[in-house]
Amino acid sequence: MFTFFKVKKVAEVLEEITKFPMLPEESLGLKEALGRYLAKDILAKEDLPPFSRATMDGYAVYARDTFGARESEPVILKIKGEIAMGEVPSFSLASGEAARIATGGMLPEGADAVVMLEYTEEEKGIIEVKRPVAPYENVIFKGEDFEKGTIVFPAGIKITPAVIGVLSGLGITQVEVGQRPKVGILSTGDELVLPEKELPLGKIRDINSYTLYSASLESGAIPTLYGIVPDVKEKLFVKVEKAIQENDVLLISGGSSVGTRDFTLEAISRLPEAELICHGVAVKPGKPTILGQVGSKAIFGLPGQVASALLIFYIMVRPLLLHMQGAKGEHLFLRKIMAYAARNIPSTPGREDYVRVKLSFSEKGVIALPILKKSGLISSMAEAHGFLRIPENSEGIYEGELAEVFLLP
Ligand SMILES: Nc1nc2c(c(=O)[nH]1)N[C@H]1C(S)=C(S)[C@@H](COP(=O)(O)OP(=O)(O)OC[C@H]3O[C@@H](n4cnc5c(N)ncnc54)[C@H](O)[C@@H]3O)O[C@H]1N2
Ligand code: MOO
Repeated sequence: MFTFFKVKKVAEVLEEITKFPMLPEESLGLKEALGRYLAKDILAKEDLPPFSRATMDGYAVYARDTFGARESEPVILKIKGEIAMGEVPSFSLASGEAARIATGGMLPEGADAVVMLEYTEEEKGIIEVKRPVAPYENVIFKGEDFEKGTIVFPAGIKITPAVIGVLSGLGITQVEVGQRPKVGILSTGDELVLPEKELPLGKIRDINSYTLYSASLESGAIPTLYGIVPDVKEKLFVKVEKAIQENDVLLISGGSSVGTRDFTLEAISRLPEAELICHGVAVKPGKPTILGQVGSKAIFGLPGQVASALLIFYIMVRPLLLHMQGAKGEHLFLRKIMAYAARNIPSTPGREDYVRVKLSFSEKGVIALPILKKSGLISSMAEAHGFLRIPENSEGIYEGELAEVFLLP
């Protein structure tokens, strides 16, 4: 009897995924580092900002001097001088004194706040201050972003434009990141034709190659298409053998189930040193998912159904690709929110369900509306904002109940 013989839970597969070795590091300049994952902790070698700075145009003052100042009863301060941008002040302030300062200027010693220009009047070497300022008002402090000697970012985080901003602010211009995994993608099935070809009746156009290619790119990998392989055992094996040599990860869609023309499992098993991690996952959709390991490389047999293939990509393949690049912890997974189910969603205990949902907002909070379409319909993924997870031991989610929703990137 044909059956799935090594069924694992999603959590078990994800645990196996984090055992794959990470790819070697490479050193990149800031302009090339966007979207990559830090391979090492980043330490601040200096304070950011390096000195206390004004955040408003006005006058640097000693805040206590301004207490009680009012429009009708302004406080009078003597102007000590002007602070030039980009220069260290050549004087310090004593009580009763003020200094002209522009946004970003360096606070002189003795000053602990800035009065905005609008609340002052200057005349013959003095200013009238018409509103009090609290200590530290309109100032950002030396080291307020990051203090010298502290860890700015731990290894494993994603480099975003803001992270690049921090690094440039700290004078860190080269970063160590994990290399991008190479991903080979091939589709199997006698019924498939390339999208650009004529479509004879009985055939369908290849969708999975392109969803998996673009999702791999979006996950920071370097994908290569290996085309369509017909349901011929030997042809599949030859293609698989070549593709796994040339890549870190191979994605084969279709033929992962238990039909007489489903050869993916055999093709993986025939590879020298191949180990089967799972054949079948307790998940819906996507039960016919295979994961094999060949040395440090991974081969996924993904379900042929177009929505299932892409969904399993996001749940299992993406975490592997990110892990290989050096991502850690929550950075491996899609961002998660809690949302209220818009209707009852039944489920079968013993497997996790990932229900494609559309999100909307109500007074109550975020509402998740299940998309009740079959997994052979790609429109169900194109419409989805995310996946609502129904845990393994649950018989479903009631309308109005809160559930986890993973957001699509
Ligand atoms: N007896 C059983 N039959 C099936 C089971 C099962 O547990 N027992 N599982 C079903 C589920 S769930 C899925 S999903 C499919 C997956 O099977 P395969 O991975 O072997 O995929 P195929 O049979 O090759 O294809 C399924 C479906 O998807 C279409 N397809 C395949 N590749 C592409 C592509 N690149 N682009 C667009 N469409 C594609 C294919 O034409 C089929 O319609 O098995 C069920 N059967
Ligand atoms: O669970 Mo299959 O993966 O229906 O589509």
